Amino acid sequence: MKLLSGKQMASVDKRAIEEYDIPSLQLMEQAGTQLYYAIKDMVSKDDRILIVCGSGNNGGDGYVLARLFYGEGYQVELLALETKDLSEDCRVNLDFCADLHLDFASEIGNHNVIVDAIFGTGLSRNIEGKYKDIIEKINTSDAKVISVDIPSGINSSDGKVLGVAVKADITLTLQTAKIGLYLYPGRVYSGKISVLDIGIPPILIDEVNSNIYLSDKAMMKGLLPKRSIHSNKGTYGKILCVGGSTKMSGAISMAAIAALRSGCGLLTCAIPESIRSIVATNVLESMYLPLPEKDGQITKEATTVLKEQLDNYSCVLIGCGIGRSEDIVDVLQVILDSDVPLLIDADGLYALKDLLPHYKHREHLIITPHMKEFSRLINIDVDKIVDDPIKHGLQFTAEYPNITLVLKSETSFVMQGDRVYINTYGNNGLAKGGSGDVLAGIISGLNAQKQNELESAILGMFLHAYSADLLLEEQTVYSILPSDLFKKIDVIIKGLEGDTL
Ligand SMILES: NC(=O)C1=CN([C@@H]2O[C@H](COP(=O)(O)OP(=O)(O)OC[C@H]3O[C@@H](n4cnc5c(N)ncnc54)[C@H](OP(=O)(O)O)[C@@H]3O)[C@@H](O)[C@H]2O)[C@@H](O)CC1
Ligand SMILES: [K+]
Repeated sequence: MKLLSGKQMASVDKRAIEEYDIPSLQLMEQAGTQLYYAIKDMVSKDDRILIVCGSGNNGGDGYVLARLFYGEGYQVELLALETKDLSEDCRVNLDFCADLHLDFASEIGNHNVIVDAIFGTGLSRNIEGKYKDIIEKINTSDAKVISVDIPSGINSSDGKVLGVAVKADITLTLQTAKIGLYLYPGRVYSGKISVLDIGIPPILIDEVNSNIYLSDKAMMKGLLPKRSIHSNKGTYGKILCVGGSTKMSGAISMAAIAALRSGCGLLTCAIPESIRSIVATNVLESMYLPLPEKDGQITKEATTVLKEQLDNYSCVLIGCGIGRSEDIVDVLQVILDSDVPLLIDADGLYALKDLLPHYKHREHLIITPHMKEFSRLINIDVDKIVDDPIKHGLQFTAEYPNITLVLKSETSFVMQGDRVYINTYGNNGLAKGGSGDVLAGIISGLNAQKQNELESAILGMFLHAYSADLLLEEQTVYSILPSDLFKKIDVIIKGLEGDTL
């Protein structure tokens, strides 16, 4: 799903009115109606509903909603924060409610459902005074809080809080989701997000010049690499996993299993000879390319054998558990000098730091840093990246247009060129050593099946994160192990194949 900023949404709104002759009042009526149907399923006639309305069209949506609840006999009250200087359509709908003698409250009382229709995409500055007071009261009440379009106080373009913001349990966003709902801290304030279709022609959204997308389930359906009856193990790619050290033999094992679980046909682990028996016990399906080692880590003498072998593979994964000795830079360089599709993860990114500027035009390259690794790679303070990951990610992908960047965090991003895909699946059960190795294995396993880098990264990120969400049905965020994710990859692939996800 394409994500829009508030300004982009306002321009869509304008085009719907001017070019498609949809009256603005009709759009508001449609918004209120869809809100009514969505909220009706969450409340009963015993609930005491308060709808808090601001002065713009977000408030107008609230007035339409109030009228519909009133008409159906629900206990609904309005809190009108402004009665002068209203937008035209807000004025019409407030007057309508007044004419019907709906109940107006002066403050939050014993209401157990509060609808926040204070500010939407028109929020233009820091919230102060009476608006701040009411938002703080909403946040301390025990009521279920439902925000219309976006929690009031969240900037729809970047997810920042403008002074104070409503903490919603549910956000019902109109026509298409706004970027700010999915970026921190907006994501935390938005609760569960649903999108309501209010009848704006979809082509108007398609035509918006936005390259920011939500990696949602609908997007994943077409991304599974195709399988055919007429095939063999060679059909589904050969991957070479270069990594491992005596201190970290599990990382390469988990990455290897993940690559195999995502459908890759043949796998070879290129690892220090001394950990071969450990990895072999864990990954029964692997072949081996034992590499020279010193102090338990691969040495640069490995470059000779790697150079000879690289042409045999459809993807190389380097980095999982490989360690940080200087020799790893030579090993990485040999692989970068070849044409083989390559994913660089973990300590491989450490080795990449000084090599990177020399490979501006290296094709078929995926890197999977977390925020700190990315900070080191691009020499920018990690706090600045956390504050605006999209800006810094896009600056990087503009400079390195062939690299697919997978930027890992609570909300993760896949970026390539000017495109951004935001992943909001996953949970803090993934905050455990080994989780990144599994992700790197899944993505490179998909890439080995001749799937392009961007699609491999988008689908791989989803398989990884959504597996963690499925695990929560039977486990807790405390107990999830990265190796548990394998159980669910299969369930998700089955769901994608059968269209049942
Ligand atoms: N897009 C669509 O397709 C459709 C959109 N619809 C709905 O419209 C919403 C957007 O409506 P909107 O543009 O009228 O803006 P909205 O958020 O209601 O508030 C603007 C008002 O707040 C004021 N104000 C701003 N910041 C302030 C502050 N810090 N403190 C105090 N005041 C502040 C601002 O004043 P001003 O900045 O002009 O001084 C203005 O008066 C959208 O989210 C959706 O719910 C649907 O009805 C139908 C189709
Ligand atoms: K709102």
